[in-house]
Amino acid sequence: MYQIKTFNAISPVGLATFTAEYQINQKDAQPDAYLIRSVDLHEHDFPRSLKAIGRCGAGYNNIPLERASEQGIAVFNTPGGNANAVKELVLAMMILANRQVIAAANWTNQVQPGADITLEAAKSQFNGQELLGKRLAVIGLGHVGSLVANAAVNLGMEVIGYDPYLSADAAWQLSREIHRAPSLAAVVDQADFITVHVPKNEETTGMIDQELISQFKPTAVLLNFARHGIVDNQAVIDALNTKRLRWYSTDFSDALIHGHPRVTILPHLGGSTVEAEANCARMAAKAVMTYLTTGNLINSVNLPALQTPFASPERITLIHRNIPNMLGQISSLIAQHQINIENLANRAKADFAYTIVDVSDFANPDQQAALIQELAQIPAVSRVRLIHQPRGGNK
Ligand SMILES: NC(=O)C1=CN([C@@H]2O[C@H](COP(=O)(O)OP(=O)(O)OC[C@H]3O[C@@H](n4cnc5c(N)ncnc54)[C@H](O)[C@@H]3O)[C@@H](O)[C@H]2O)C=CC1
Ligand SMILES: O=C(O)CCC(=O)C(=O)O
Repeated sequence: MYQIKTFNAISPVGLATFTAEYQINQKDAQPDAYLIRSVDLHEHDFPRSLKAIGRCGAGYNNIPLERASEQGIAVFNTPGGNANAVKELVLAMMILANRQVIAAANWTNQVQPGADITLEAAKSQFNGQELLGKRLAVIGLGHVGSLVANAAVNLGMEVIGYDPYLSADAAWQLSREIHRAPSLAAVVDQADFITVHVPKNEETTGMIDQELISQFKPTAVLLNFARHGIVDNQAVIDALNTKRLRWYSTDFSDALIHGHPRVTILPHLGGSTVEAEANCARMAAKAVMTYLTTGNLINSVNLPALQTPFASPERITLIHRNIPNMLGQISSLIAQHQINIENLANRAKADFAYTIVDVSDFANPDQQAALIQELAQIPAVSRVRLIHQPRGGNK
């Protein structure tokens, strides 16, 4: 029985994905895996039993990836699982900003009951603009950014995108009508709306700063449904107060922007739809189950993608540093036990690597335990697992 620990409320549809071999609870002190949403794990101590973390969502800046790899924990996310939910909210926020919807509804609520609210003199203060023909800059054209960009093209907007790391797969998803900008300065130039959809990391923290905002049209609307800290909120407030920015819509609050009349703040709602939460929980549950039962890695963010069919009754998997002679040390220890390697697969991702060795001729459980212990003692190895071929065979 595998133990799965949850921290946040996880969609019941996703939890139902787990088969009878998995027990889900919030307290287990010896969990095999965590299933989480946005809980911040940077100050959290991982128990030695923990082998996997399934992040039900796209962003994983709440997880200390380097430490997870060092402690032999595979981390998974759910690429694209909530992208449509974010797209729909971003489109809604562009319309809300352009049509003064929130201000108008608030005004209607506070007039005398029965007053004629359709009087031109009163309602003209809420005159809006249309999206049709306006220019949208999309920074980051991955799962969310590409959906926003394509939807905006379909709404008749002129769309320009910036993504220096655009994958071939992501490029295939983009409408041909989307122009590609060579730089951040070029993408924001003359844009009526600027929306960011990049992961938060060292490079993107503060990427929308005072200098970039000074290049916006003063009538521009900025949207940040990616992460707090990608936009410099002090620069936003300065620009709003000096009429160099019209509106800021975001999913992330702080004391600087809280309560500003031209800022709309939502409580991190981008991925909060029934459908997105179910998609993400299902994807994370599947990735975690696959890893626990076969050792295959799908959608890992700290380890390489690696999937091989079971070639023998037993499989040894190792998470280790990406340094010379690891495979030599691993295979010579296996050979010393007179165990035969049926298949060996290895792949690296940055400083860490993952090795799958399918073996046969294991004499007995004592021999298995001795080999696993010796492999675990190789200094750069952070986790060794022995996995028996799942019932149902060669997966
Ligand atoms: N508000 C919410 O509830 C949600 C927020 N998010 C946030 O949005 C981010 C993006 O989500 P996805 O599109 O699903 O991720 P993704 O990984 O599919 O796309 C990110 C894109 O950003 C690009 N990128 C990376 N660094 C860049 C840079 N310096 N300049 C320009 N482009 C850059 C990448 O090449 C990639 O195409 C997530 O990392 C997460 O932080 C995602 C889902 C829900
Ligand atoms: O609703 C959530 O769990 C957060 C979604 C999110 O921010 C993400 O997927 O990156």
